[in-house]
Amino acid sequence: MRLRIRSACSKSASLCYDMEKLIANETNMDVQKVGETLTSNRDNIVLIGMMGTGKSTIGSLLASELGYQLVDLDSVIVEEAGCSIPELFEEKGEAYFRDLETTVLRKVLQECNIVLATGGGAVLRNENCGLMKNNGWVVALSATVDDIISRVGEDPNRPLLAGGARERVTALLEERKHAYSFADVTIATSGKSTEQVSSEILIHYRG
Ligand SMILES: Nc1ncnc2c1ncn2[C@@H]1O[C@H](COP(=O)(O)OP(=O)(O)O)[C@@H](O)[C@H]1O
Ligand SMILES: O=C(O)C1=C[C@@H](OP(=O)(O)O)[C@@H](O)[C@H](O)C1
Ligand SMILES: [Mg+2]
Repeated sequence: MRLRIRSACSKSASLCYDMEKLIANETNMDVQKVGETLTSNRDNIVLIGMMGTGKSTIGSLLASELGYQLVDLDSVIVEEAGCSIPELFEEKGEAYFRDLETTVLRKVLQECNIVLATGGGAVLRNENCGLMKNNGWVVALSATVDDIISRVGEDPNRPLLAGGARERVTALLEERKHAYSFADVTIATSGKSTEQVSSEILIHYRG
């Protein structure tokens, strides 16, 4: 149902919302209830998960496979801010980064047929989770602590891991232990190649 509404609305999330309001009016239902009642919107795929679970890499594979546009939220943030993620954290602070993250998320989710690779902390605001859930099919990627560390532990582009990757990864995973559970599906990536992970997601998506 939602899929059909989205197609009919040709690429506009706000138009989609207007349609939902119309249905709410006609059926005397609360507009939020209408959104919830409609099935998950599969026009977009949204990847969530801790740093190093492979969101950006898998996002790129999925986008080429489906002919969708890849949107890497961090890359759009870097474009908007005109500086790198570590510079943003260093010069403006995490709160500034999080505000920009929400602004950019709101903007990019107006598109249809995108694969959106989010940053690991994009799920920390309820507002962001609502945006993702209402405008996409949400896939959570997971990985073991050891794999996360070996994949990104030494990467200077992950400012939140600076000064002791194992301690930082362990602490963040604990802080975020329930943060990714709103996903429509969760895929474990450890012991799998990126191609295997991508195929597994596509089986669920097309299923
Ligand atoms: N399933 C996987 N197996 C091995 N390495 C992986 C896997 N997924 C991602 N990687 C590697 O981990 C690193 C981080 O991946 P990335 O896509 O940037 O993660 P994220 O966007 O979730 O932080 C990259 O070097 C990538 O090649
Ligand atoms: O987990 C986080 O809070 C962050 C994850 C990063 O993205 P990746 O998950 O793509 O590494 C990036 O958004 C920023 O460094 C903060
Ligand atoms: Mg990434």
